[in-house]
Amino acid sequence: MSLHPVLAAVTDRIRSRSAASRSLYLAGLERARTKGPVRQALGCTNLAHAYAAAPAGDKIMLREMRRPNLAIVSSYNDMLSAHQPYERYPEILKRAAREAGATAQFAGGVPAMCDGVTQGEPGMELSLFSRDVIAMATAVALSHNMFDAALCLGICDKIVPGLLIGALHFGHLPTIFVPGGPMPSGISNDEKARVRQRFAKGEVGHEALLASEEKSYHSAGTCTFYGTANSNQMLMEVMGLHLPGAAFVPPNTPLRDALTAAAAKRAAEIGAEGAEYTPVGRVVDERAIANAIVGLLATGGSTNHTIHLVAIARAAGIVIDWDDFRDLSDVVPLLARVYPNGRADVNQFHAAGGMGYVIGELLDPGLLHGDTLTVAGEGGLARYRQQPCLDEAGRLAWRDAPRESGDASVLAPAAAPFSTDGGLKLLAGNLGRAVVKTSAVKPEHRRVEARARVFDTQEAVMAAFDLGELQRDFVAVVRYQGPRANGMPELHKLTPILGVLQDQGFHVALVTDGRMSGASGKVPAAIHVTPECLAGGPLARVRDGDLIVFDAEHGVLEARVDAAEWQARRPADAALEDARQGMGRELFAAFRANALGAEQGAITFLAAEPAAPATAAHVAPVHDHFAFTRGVTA
Ligand SMILES: O=C(O)[C@H](O)[C@@H](O)[C@H](O)[C@H](O)COP(=O)(O)O
Ligand code: SF4
Repeated sequence: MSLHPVLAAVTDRIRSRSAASRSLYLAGLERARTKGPVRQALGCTNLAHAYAAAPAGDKIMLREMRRPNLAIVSSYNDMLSAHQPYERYPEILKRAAREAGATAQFAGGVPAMCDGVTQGEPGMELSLFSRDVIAMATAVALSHNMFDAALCLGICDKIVPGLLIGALHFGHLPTIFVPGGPMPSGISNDEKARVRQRFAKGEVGHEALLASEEKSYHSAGTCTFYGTANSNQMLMEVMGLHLPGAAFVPPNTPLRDALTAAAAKRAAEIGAEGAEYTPVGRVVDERAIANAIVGLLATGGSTNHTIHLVAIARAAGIVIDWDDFRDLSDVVPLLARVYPNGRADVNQFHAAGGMGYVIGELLDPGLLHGDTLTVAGEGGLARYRQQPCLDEAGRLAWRDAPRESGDASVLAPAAAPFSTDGGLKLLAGNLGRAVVKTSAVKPEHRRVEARARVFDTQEAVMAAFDLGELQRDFVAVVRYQGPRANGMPELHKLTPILGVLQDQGFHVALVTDGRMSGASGKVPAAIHVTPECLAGGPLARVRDGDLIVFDAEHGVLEARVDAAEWQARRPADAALEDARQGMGRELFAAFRANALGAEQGAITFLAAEPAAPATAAHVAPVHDHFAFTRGVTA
């Protein structure tokens, strides 16, 4: 099947926009490539330090310089239910590496924040920046330069983007992401949301709310809504960075353990000295990035990826912007209805055919590049139409995913999709550029024209709600929530109260330079407004009572204010004094000062860019990721 013309055109546009930065990136990758094991570039003292604590058998292997050594980079901690299963992984991976005649060392840990724990709390103001901390921590782990491939253990929101950004700065290394899988389904996400709205109305108390939440989040594994974590899992499949179909197999099961071991064995096969060399910097190319955007749109994935995918692409020398998302959204059908875009959860998505079905439905009409390089080896993306299973001897095998949806309310064919366009929309106008997740918003709520009510914090919105001041049509403008202001927190605590008002028949919407959770739904929210208020963004000029037009059908976001008055207005002062102290926020001043805009990936480690017109895609100076290898002998 030939490629869809819009996918071909957008990919070509990305390729030409990225030509200079991508060729510099690939030149560095080739320079970093070594003939034998990478560790041969180290001196005797470095080597002795590196394997001093290794078990005797591994030490011999490491010293002999003949077989690959794998880096385990893990985000294990007990705070994220999704990452708790990683506690057992290093031993599984090391054993599998030895069985493959290789070695594996735990190269380093990376931090992982649970956005569910920090949601609505000061810690959420570190969340976005934790992505770049994770990227830096990944680089610290890999900079031991002992490794021929990397195994990245991460699932949730900022962790997969951070690990991948870090790994791409070692683009010469093959990298396989090793997932954990979703927790068993608890109460439905709809039921969870219903109890929250009843709590917001004062109909139930803390005890009932806590009991409901504990029935939703009840054991190890990823939360079962389709938020940023599970969007990450989808991306790792569609980008070919998982073993095929690994994303949504449940944790702590024989099949999961077999997949984990197989990831180590596969990593040992795809190093530079082998015949199947698969460097991550070549897996993540313009086609894989375009495929990632398509996968996000077709499944109604998290709005956070309109930021993270930009940053991931940048790390591979590839420049994308929200026009790419907009143009693909016009032609990519919505094939999945998973909460908040529907009632099902990811376990039901997986049971209905999951990623194998979705990738097949997108490959057939040419809505995905099929000729991509993946960690699975030959066969390109078609390999990801398969699902893993255990054969009668308990060995790992793969079978074709169903060609028919196992549940028409959860998965739809491309020929008869839930919507003919993708789940994300770009809005533009005199307030800047913003994104909105339309797949989670009913059509009758996608256009709101109402008076602005301006707030400096989400707490102020909740206080106004509790005082009964919001019982009307209005657009909540929550300003100074961008990366440079306070780290661009998710304002997901607003979902229940705005949902109550919407259910009462009021036409409400949210406009902010902050973020929402990937799990936010139902209420129309224009988020990530770029440029942010603190970077001169016009959102800071909105006043109470201004007429706001929020039109997700036609991509319009504007304040209907007399032009002369609009120009004459000064931006409101930022009330940020308490948003930068306490809970460690004072440690992130450099991140806030350096952060690029949301449309530029909110990257904090590139040289600060002069404020450019919102419509131009910043092309931050391309640094040479591989300069460190200059001294390495080939
Ligand atoms: O982007 C995301 O997917 C969210 O950050 C998610 O990871 C976060 O944990 C939500 O806040 C949980 O959803 P609830 O708060 O609705 O449980
Ligand atoms: S999905 Fe969100 S709430 Fe669940 S473990 Fe991951 S970060 Fe925490």
